[in-house]
Amino acid sequence: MNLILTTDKKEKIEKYLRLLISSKHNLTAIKDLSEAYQKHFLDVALPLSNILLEGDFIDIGTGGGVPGVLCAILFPDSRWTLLDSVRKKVQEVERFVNELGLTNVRVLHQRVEEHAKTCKCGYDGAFLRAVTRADICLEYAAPLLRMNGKVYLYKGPSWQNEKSFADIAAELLGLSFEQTIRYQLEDGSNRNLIIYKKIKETPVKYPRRVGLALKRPLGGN
Ligand SMILES: C[S@@+](CC[C@H](N)C(=O)[O-])C[C@H]1O[C@@H](n2cnc3c(N)ncnc32)[C@H](O)[C@@H]1O
Repeated sequence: MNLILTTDKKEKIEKYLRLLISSKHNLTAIKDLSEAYQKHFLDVALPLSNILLEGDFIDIGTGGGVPGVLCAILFPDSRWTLLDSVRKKVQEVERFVNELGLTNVRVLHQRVEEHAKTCKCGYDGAFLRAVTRADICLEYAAPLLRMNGKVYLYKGPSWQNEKSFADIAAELLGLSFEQTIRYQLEDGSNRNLIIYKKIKETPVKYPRRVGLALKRPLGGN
C-alpha cells in the first residue's frame, strides 16, 4: 500500500476500529480487531493508495462511519460530512468522532434526498459503501457534487450486474464513468472502487422525492 501511515494515524485507525466493533449498537457484524482491519480499514484504504483526497467529501449512508471516519483520518486536510438516516447510528458516530478528536468531520442525521434539497452542496466527492444498487447510489450522489466532482462506489462482484443499470442512470444525471480500481482482500474476496465524474449539470428534478429512487430506479427494475 502506498499510503503513508504515521503513528498518529495508525493509533487513530485502531482506536476507531475498537470503538466500532465494541459498540452496543451492533454497527458491524465483525467483532474481531484483525478482521475489522482487513474488511473495513483495508477495504477502504487499498483502492485509495494512489489517490489524494482534498476538499469537501460526503459519506452517504455512513452507518458506523465507514468509509467516512477512516478517510477523515487518512486525509486530515479533507473535510467530511457523514450522513445517515438512522439517528442512533449518527449519534454513535458522533461519539466516535469526539473520542478520536477529529476536527474535519461533521455528522448529519438526514435522508440523502432531503440533504440535496437543503444544502447548496458542491462536494468534491461522494462515497457510498454497501448502501444500495449502483444506479440508485448515483442518483443520491450526483446532485450533491460540484462540476468535475466524483462519485466513489465500493462494490463487490455484484458490480458486474449493476454496471448496465449504473450507466443508464449516469447518462441521465450528467455523470461519466471514469475508472474501476480492482483489488483483493486477504480472504480472496474481489472488490472494486468505481469512480464516476460529473461532467454536466444534474437536472434539478434529481434526486426525486424521498423513496422514489429506490422504488423506481433510473436503471430500470
Ligand atoms: C448497510 S449500511 C452500510 C454502512 C457503511 N457505509 C458500511 O459500509 O459499513 C447502509 C446505511 O445506509 C443508510 N441509508 C440507506 N438509505 C439512505 C438514505 N436514503 N439516506 C441516508 N442514509 C441512508 C442506512 O441507514 C444504513 O446505515
